[in-house]
Amino acid sequence: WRPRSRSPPKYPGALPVIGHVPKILKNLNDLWTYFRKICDYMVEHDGLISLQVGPHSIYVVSDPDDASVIANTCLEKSYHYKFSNNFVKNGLVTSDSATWKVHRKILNPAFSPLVLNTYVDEMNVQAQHLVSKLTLYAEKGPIDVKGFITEFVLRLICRTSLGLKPEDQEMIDTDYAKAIDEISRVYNERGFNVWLYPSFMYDLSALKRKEQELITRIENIINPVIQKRRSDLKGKYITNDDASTDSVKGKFKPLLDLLLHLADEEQIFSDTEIREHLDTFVLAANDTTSAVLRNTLLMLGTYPDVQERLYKEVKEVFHNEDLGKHDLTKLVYSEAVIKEVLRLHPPVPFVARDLQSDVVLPKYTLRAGNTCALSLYDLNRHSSWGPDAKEFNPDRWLNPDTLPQNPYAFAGFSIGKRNCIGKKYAMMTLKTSLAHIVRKFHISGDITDLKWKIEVVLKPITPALVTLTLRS
Ligand code: HEM
Repeated sequence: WRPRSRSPPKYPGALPVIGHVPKILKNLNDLWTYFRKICDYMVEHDGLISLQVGPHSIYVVSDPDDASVIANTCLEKSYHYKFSNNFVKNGLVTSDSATWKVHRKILNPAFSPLVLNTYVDEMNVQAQHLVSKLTLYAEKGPIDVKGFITEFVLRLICRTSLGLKPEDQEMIDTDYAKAIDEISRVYNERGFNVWLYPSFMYDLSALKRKEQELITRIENIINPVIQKRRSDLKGKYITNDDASTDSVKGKFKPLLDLLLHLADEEQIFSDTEIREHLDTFVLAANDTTSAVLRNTLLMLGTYPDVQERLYKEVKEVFHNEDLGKHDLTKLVYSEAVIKEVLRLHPPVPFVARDLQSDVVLPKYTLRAGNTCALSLYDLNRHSSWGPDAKEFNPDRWLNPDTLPQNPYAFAGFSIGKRNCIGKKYAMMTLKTSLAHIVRKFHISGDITDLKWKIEVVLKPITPALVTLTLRS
């Protein structure tokens, strides 16, 4: 007869006042295994539980219906995202919800299919470069593909964002790419070192000095690039309407042109914001796209029959030196394979929101002032995917009847309003590179050999070893 509590169940083991803090600290060395235990408990309890960190609750959600409400109503990112405020404050990933609403609307057209199609030639160029590098290691036993793939993704995103001449490009491919890689490690390190959460502790640390040094280095590279492009363009900017008109082979208009147009003609972005958006795109594209390409190669090694089917499709579609934009749409099975890899191994397993007001869900009420983590990893394995939810089955993507009714159950690119703006760009990059690689090599490898650790993205702690054999 007592009214049922509207608070979600609490994960066992919380101590009075401090809650789960001691458990989290004890498991810092292997947080991924600890988080898996928490999430397994969550799945057994209708996909919503809470953790207690001092006076603060962290709700963890994997029910697609609840997650869709949270993802569309709570647009403020959690405290952790603010760690990178010195660097990319108003970039889309980290910006506060008011800034985000304005900027996202302005930037959406830069990721329309018409604009993205102009990048296909550059995607081919970079995929060929990757294949030629990998060829040097073919027939030579297992290699760790991580470095090759990261270089490919960074070169491509830097080129399509900045659009430099080849002679200036070298500095971006090396110095800038390296600094971006290093600064993402700084934020990972702070994110998983609770002692460095309070600003006064962080400000005294060597990590803060390193962050400052990297920010200065990146600004010194990017700011002159922005200024040079501005003077080269001399007012001839790209606009949202004509973004797609220039589709001469090999030519494309980089994102920077659109940002400069918005800054100079429409006074929308400051120079700092232009840099923050560019750096955000590179940061957000790098680890994620690299992880999916690496995982896909390993999955193809683990499932040779899937690899042969994919190879057959590539052979049927891919006749010339380059893939055309129409060829990409014909790679239907390849797309199914990539989505299935992304479903089972999402590089970003959690995203987190700050609850600015109470969220009333059918069963529970989440209280304002707390944090909500959406477990993208568990959404992707939700029971609505069917009894084979945890199995690798690309065929499920070929028949809409075998997909969950709730589209929010596929969360590889996050869900709701703050989902990934670069998802089409990423899919095109992945399809192009995969087709080039599979056309050239037979791949052996085993994803089940990998051990994982969680940073902002899920990373293997063991090398991602792949053996490449040249196809005749
Ligand atoms: C397979 C590759 C990718 C995956 C798995 C991925 C995944 C995600 C996820 C999970 C989020 C939500 C992050 C959060 O809320 O914390 C996100 C947001 C974002 N991604 Fe991606 N991403 C990929 C590629 C890219 C690429 C290539 C770009 C840029 C060209 C990009 C740019 C962004 C941006 C700017 C956001 C913030 C969007 C917003 O809040 O409006 N991503 N991505």
